[in-house]
Amino acid sequence: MSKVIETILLLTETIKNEFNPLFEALGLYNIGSSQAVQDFCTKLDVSVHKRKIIEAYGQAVTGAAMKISEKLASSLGLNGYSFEGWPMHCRMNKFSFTPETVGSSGVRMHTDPMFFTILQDDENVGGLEVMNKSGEFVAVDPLPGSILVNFGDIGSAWSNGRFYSVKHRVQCKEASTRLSIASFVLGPKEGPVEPPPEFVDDQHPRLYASFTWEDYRKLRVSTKFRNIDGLSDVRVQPRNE
Ligand SMILES: O=C(O)CCC(=O)C(=O)O
Ligand SMILES: [Fe+2]
Repeated sequence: MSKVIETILLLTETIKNEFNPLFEALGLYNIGSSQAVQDFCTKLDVSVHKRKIIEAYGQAVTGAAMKISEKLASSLGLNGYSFEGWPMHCRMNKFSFTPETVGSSGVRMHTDPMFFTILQDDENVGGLEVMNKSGEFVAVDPLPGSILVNFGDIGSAWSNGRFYSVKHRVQCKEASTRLSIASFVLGPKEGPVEPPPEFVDDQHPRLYASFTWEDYRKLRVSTKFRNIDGLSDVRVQPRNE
């Protein structure tokens, strides 16, 4: 078990999920900030050694997110586009699967509301499934030493539909504890989520109305993440599929 996972296992305290008592999570807003990490650790009475591990993880994942963002923008022809001021939120997930829960859902099908997610999945216990274009779920088996990056709704809106917000879920495959760390690049802290002008023309009209990350977050929270296609509420062009 890696040091990070071990630390998170020790840290994970119960925040019961109203839908699924098998799922517990801890959230750390702004994981790239040393102050935020220290505040989080103080609340949980974390040792100095583990604070260092979490802080190093926060720095590393924030650095990776910035590199990935830059590469995404340049892959779409935007050079020097800045994602400064797009905060990150980290969620540490723990699933306490039992023999009785095998075959049931650990996390229901959803899209992530944010720009994109860097997921460090459990190295041994599978369960993540992503939906392909035919609507079938495909298992993403554990691959130690790897991370998985998926787009969320803000990614789809910002790129004017070039990036696809993938539906996914976690299924209970075996009676075991499963841990994962999802680090989300949210959206612009200030101002609306809007595609750069380069992504909009006669062939590519605006798909979504302007909205702020905070408004969208509130929308998804108010529907308790039940609206799988949350973006349909801000869509201005009919879906072209
Ligand atoms: O644990 C996983 O593999 C995925 C968790 C997830 O989808 C999420 O935290 O949004
Ligand atoms: Fe997710």
